[in-house]
Order: sequence, then structure tokens, then C-alpha cells
Amino acid sequence: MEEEVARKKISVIGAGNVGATAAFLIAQKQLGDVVMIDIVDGVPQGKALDMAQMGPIELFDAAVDGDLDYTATAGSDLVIITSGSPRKPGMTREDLLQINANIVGSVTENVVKNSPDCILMMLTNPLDIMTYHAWKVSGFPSHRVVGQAGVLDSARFRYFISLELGVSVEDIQALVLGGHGDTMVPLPRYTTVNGIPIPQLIPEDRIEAMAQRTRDGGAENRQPP
Ligand SMILES: NC(=O)C1=CN([C@@H]2O[C@H](COP(=O)(O)OP(=O)(O)OC[C@H]3O[C@@H](n4cnc5c(N)ncnc54)[C@H](O)[C@@H]3O)[C@@H](O)[C@H]2O)C=CC1
Ligand SMILES: CC(=O)C(=O)O
Repeated sequence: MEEEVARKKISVIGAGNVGATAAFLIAQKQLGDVVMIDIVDGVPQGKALDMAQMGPIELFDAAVDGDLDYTATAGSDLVIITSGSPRKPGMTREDLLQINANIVGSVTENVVKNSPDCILMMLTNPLDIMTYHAWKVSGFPSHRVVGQAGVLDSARFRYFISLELGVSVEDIQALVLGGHGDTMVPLPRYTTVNGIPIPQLIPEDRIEAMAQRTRDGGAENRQPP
């Protein structure tokens, strides 16, 4: 007899650019049923409805709901926190510290009340500090609180290398360590194209230019309209 496996429940706090994109990709890949929470009435509900109505086109059955009330997130397996202010031109990620610490603190308390066994994934900037803050506020063991940044930073580095060499991103493995900020450390000798370290393929000054563009990634991607 086939065993029925329930989909995971994944809540996304903040239904802005990052939260809504994450919610849609989760639903489209059927990683779980999704609940989006925001403070602006109509935004999480409306965006969730739009996404759910893409199910018949993209062929997914994952549920997508939006709400203002954290009880809708109850029993989540994973909660992704994106709520907060994004960087304005000229701001560093650290400039966001005070504004977002207040938001992340109260959001984390609400999340923990409703999903005491979840894994918390932090995206709000400044990422490393907000992850630490959420860990402290949650009281969770450290293996249940993670920050998302290394994947994005490594993806940016891979993308720039693919442009430089005219090869597919699929052939590139890259590793970017350190914080999600100006101190991030792309590792060229551990970055390979089909197994060949990039210092054997790209001049040093070009690698450094791509490493710097990766560090500046968040700012470059958020130019004023
Ligand atoms: N870690 C990473 O890789 C990345 C992190 N970020 C960070 O993610 C955060 C969100 O960025 P965007 O989505 O572009 O901003 P956004 O302004 O589009 O969305 C933020 C959302 O949070 C909501 N919000 C504000 N206070 C809230 C609260 N107390 N409870 C629930 N929702 C609340 C806002 O209403 C808004 O809809 C920023 O801090 C940004 O710097 C952005 C890109 C990558
Ligand atoms: C905003 C930000 O942290 C980024 O795009 O990397």
C-alpha cells in the first residue's frame, strides 16, 4: 500500500520582493505548503492568491496562503524570515541594524510561539547579526537557526565566471565564505570549471574584479529605479 506523505509546512515572514519570490519558488518546486505573513493588509493575501492560481499553469498542488495573523503559521516545519527594511542607495547592510533588529525580534517571538519545533532561516539584513539575534530571541538550539547568504554569494561568483569564460553555470563550482557583507571571501583556488581551478583559466586582476563585484552584489542589484 502506498504511504501518504504530507507536504511540509513552510512559512515566509515578509511578503516583499524576497519573501514573495521565495514563496513562489517553494510552491512551484512543491517543497511544501506555503504561508506568507506581512503587516500590510491585503499584500500577503493577494500575492498568495495570485501564486495559488498559477498552480494549474505551472502544475503544482502546493497550497499558498497569506495572512496577517501568526496562528496561520502554526506547526511550520521551516520559517523563513525576510521581513524588514531593504537597503536604500548608499546604505550598508549594517545601517539596517537597528530598524531590522526590532522587526526580527518581534517576528521571532511570534514565530516561536506558533512553531516551537521549526527550523528558522534568516534572510533579513544585516544577515549575520540578524541570525545571531534570532537565535538569541528564539532560545532554539543553534542547529535550528541558519542564515541564508553563502548560496547567493557563491551563485553570484559562479554567474560572473560563466560570463567571463562563456561557459554554463552548471560547469562551475564556487565557494564564497565569510559574512554576507564587505568581508565576504571568495576562494578562487577552490573555485573550479569542470574541475580546473580558475587561477589556471582567468588572469588574477579579472578574478579580483569578479570577487569585488560579488562583494558589492547586494548594492549593485538594488540601484534606484
Ligand atoms: N540574505 C540574503 O541573501 C538577502 C537578504 N535581503 C534582505 O531581505 C530583507 C527583505 O528585502 P526585500 O524583500 O527586498 O524588502 P521588501 O521591502 O520588498 O519586503 C519586506 C517586507 O517586510 C514586511 N515587513 C516589515 N515589517 C514587518 C513585520 N514586523 N512583520 C512582517 N512583515 C514585515 C514589509 O511590509 C515588506 O512587505 C532586507 O533586509 C534585505 O536586505 C535581500 C536580498 C538577499
Ligand atoms: C540585499 C542583499 O543582501 C543582497 O542582495 O545580497
